[in-house]
Amino acid sequence: MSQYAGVANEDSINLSRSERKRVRTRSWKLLAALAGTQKPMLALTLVLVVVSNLARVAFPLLIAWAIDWGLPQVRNGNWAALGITGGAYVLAAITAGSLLGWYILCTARISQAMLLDLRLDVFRHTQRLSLEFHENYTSGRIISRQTSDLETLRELLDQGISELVSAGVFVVFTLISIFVLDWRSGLVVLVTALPIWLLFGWYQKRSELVFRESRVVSARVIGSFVETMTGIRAVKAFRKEKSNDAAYSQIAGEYRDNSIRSINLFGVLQPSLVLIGNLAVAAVLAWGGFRILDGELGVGVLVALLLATNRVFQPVENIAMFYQSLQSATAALEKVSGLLEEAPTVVEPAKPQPLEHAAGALEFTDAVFGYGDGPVIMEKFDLAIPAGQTIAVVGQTGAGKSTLAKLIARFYDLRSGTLSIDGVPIEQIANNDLRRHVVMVTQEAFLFSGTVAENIALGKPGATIEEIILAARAVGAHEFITALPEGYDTDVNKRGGRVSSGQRQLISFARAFLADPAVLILDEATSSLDIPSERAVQRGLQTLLGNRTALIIAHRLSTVQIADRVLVVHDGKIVEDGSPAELIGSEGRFAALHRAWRESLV
Ligand SMILES: Nc1ncnc2c1ncn2[C@@H]1O[C@H](COP(=O)(O)OP(=O)(O)OP(=O)(O)O)[C@@H](O)[C@H]1O
Repeated sequence: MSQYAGVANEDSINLSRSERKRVRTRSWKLLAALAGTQKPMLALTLVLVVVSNLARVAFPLLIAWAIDWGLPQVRNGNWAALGITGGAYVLAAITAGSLLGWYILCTARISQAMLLDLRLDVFRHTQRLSLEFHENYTSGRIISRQTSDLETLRELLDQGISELVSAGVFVVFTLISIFVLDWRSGLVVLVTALPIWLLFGWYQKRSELVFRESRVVSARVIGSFVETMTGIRAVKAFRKEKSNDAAYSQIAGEYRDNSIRSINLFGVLQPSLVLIGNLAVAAVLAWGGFRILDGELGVGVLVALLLATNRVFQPVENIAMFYQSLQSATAALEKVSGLLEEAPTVVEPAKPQPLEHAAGALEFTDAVFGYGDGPVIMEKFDLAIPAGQTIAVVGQTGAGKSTLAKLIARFYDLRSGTLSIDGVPIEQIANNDLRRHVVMVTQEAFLFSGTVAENIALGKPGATIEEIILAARAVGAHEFITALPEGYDTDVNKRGGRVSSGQRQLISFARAFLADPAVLILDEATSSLDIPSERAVQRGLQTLLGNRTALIIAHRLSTVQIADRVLVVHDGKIVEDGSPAELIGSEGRFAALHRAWRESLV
């Protein structure tokens, strides 16, 4: 893969020729794949656009007929010819109108179906990507891909493409009709194709850069907004409002400048097209007028020619408008297709080894780990954890405790060596089995929007309310939940449903208890709870641990004491390994940490 594959080149504006080609091909392929599911509808739409435009193109021809053939016969009292042309005109008008209406309905259905597919694809794909991707790609960017980029595409698909195709077909047909009426005038009109082509070329080259930049700057605007609002507590705590204002104004100003640049480009394109169109009409009129004087051209034909020439240039202006949205959407498609090109780094095995029941024995052998292409974080180590053992992992900040936990949850794969659960290498276990047997309770104890019961039930989809209550009782969460305004049905995002951090932890314990995994990983919250809450959480924790294998990133002395074994991690290495009593008795790091803890308690 190119070094620019996926989202790696997202912020580049000036791409090399080959890179531009690659990115463009990727974008069009995505659009083609989306359109591919709509083939029958597309075929119908094509028929509709061709027939309705044929009917529209007939108008000037019928007028020429009426003037040069129908009207002279009226003088002789014969109204039939005028009647026929008039009737044909009405028929053409009805056909053009109704088919155009049908065409618009069809294109709307196609574009909405394509957009829905793309929206779902982007969501599912982003969700499927490994944690490694999400830890590097900011949420602001993801939001901008899913919102402003898809919105730009929606604008094109909703109207742009149908108008673009319809206008294109209409221009070609009208041009043919001009040639049919008078090929010399046809040539005059055709000559304008050259400056128009040059004009579009000029616009395309410049607007491509401006629109690409627009996507990048728009993502930064959204990113800056999202970061400020999601970190609003820190913003207030550090009085960052002023500096955030300045930073946001700068980015929003860049976005404004970019929009002005794109409007300026369009401001050259559209008037130039109008000018060329008017000159062409004048040329056809002047030359046709002289030829009428010479008796070479009928008045009706000239009227029809003027009508047709005028109509050729009307959609050209529309085309310019939609070309602009096409350029903008292409830039968005570049970004979205880049995101979709990203592949998960942690992949599910094609042929997983079954792991129906797990005891929960873990074993690292010759394991080495580093994030992405970065430095080695965990140097080569072996670690065997028998089923049912409770391990407390302690160590300084940045030592590698969470990294160890993330490896067991398979958020990341080892760089080399193996990790097995009950003797089965972790990368050969199906995602479903892994999800069932290994559960991680994270520090933030995240609650999803919904009721308390729904949040607990996440541990076991389809769990009955009795099971949910049983789990809550087991970890000591039942009392506070029943005291909430609507008990288990309280919405955690609504007023009154807001729970404290200790209560959040208890809910997440209940969730994990219900899941009943063989291996439990627990990143203990660092925030200190008040003594009664701490006790409640501790009791809940003890029930939760039961006799499963547990790895706890411990921040509290009380937690370390309930562990069978303590691992001290330092600088990516396991430097001490033993029972709490053994380690306290020795003169190592844990003994020192323990002393400090004890002193802090007094
Ligand atoms: N996603 C990541 N990408 C690159 N490096 C990372 C990533 N996450 C952690 N690291 C690095 O890995 C090392 C170990 O981090 P880890 O989060 O495992 O430490 P920790 O012991 O859990 O610390 P803490 O107690 O502060 O949570 C650190 O040097 C950190 O900078």
